[in-house]
Amino acid sequence: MKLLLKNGRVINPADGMDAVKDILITEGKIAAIGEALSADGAECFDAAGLVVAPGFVDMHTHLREPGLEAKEDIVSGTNAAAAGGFTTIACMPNTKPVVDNAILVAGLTQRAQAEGIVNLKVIGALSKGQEGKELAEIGDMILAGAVAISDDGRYVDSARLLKTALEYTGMFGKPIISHAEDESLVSDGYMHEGAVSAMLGMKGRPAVAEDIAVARDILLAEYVGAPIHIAHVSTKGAVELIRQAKKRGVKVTTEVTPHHLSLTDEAVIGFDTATKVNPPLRSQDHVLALVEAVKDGTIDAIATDHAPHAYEEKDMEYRYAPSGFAGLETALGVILTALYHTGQLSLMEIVRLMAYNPARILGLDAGVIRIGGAADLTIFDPDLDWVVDSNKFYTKGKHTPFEGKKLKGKAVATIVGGKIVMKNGKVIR
Ligand SMILES: NC(=O)N[C@@H](CC(=O)O)C(=O)O
Repeated sequence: MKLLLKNGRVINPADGMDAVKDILITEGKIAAIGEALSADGAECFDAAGLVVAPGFVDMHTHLREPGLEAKEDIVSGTNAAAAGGFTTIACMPNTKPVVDNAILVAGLTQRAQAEGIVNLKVIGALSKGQEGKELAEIGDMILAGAVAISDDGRYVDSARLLKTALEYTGMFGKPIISHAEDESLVSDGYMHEGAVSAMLGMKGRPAVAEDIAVARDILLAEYVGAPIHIAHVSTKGAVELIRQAKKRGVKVTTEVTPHHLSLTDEAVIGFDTATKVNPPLRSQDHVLALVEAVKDGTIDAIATDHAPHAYEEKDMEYRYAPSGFAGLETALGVILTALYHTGQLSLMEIVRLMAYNPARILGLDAGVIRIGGAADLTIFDPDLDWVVDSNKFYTKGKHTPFEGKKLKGKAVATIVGGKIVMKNGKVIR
């Protein structure tokens, strides 16, 4: 099996390449990168006018399997990933049961190999049942292939538990991913606390809840000397704390979602439950600070926090609806529209944030285009105009705050291990 990508603009942060090239793929691996390549019997893909990037890595996906398959499963979730241009996703353990032991990590990995259309990496829970009381089998899960440890969806309230967990994960060099919102300040809130929540008469989740949580997490990671990754950072205070910590040499990394970079709490006016998410959509000052932090490198990665729910679960009063919405199929379009077409980020920077850096944080052999490496590639048209229509989503999660929005830029092909798994929006199994 040979595949020849002709005349694509290859953007590869690993070596800074940004040039029109051909790429030859044989037996699932990249065999050559050059000009005017030819190969007998190869299938040809005309990539002229398109960007060829290392396959995107989403380090924060809720795949919902096991146990919550009405929301999503490995087939629908990895289809959505392929449709969005992701070749690798890492799934969060807040499932039913919680992925908190080695058997579940191994089982999920095995099922993903049989049913997944993209590469799937598993994130194990930090505490048993994600209850924040007793440590989960962290070492066993890492030996079974877990790429990170997280109680995502919940904050680890006990500083002592997080300290012990950092001591374990530090020995393996794997990051803890923290959902940083102080529970006591957010437990009865539904949206960002500020002028809009006051106007709507809704209980808020204040930004300071995230700032406090991030400050504690950084101090513990610094004390133990182990890596911590702050999930879906959303406040100006938190990014400033991370910026300062990085200057001191703390092993802290962070990610931001496309929605936190492009929407404000004003989206909640109208009470559309598709805008309900944790952490909540913030006010404009926070959004501007996040964009600045992406530009100056304080924020390392863009991650979707793809959190699909069944339609009927989201179809209720704002306060009762679950938090989270689908993100895999809109992420690239939102980022290109909000940050590339406005002149704030270059394509090289976007590929670094969506492929190279998340792979480095998780320690994956991914996010780079290199001879001999796996042919995991994302081909996208940065100028393609399209309108978000959740009826066309592959995910089961049909709620998105971007419904009906016009976006510019989209993945047009996804290649995993040399196989085209998505072309022109159609997933190929
Ligand atoms: N991000 C979300 O709004 N939802 C997440 C969990 C969570 O982080 O609260 C989910 O699993 O649904």
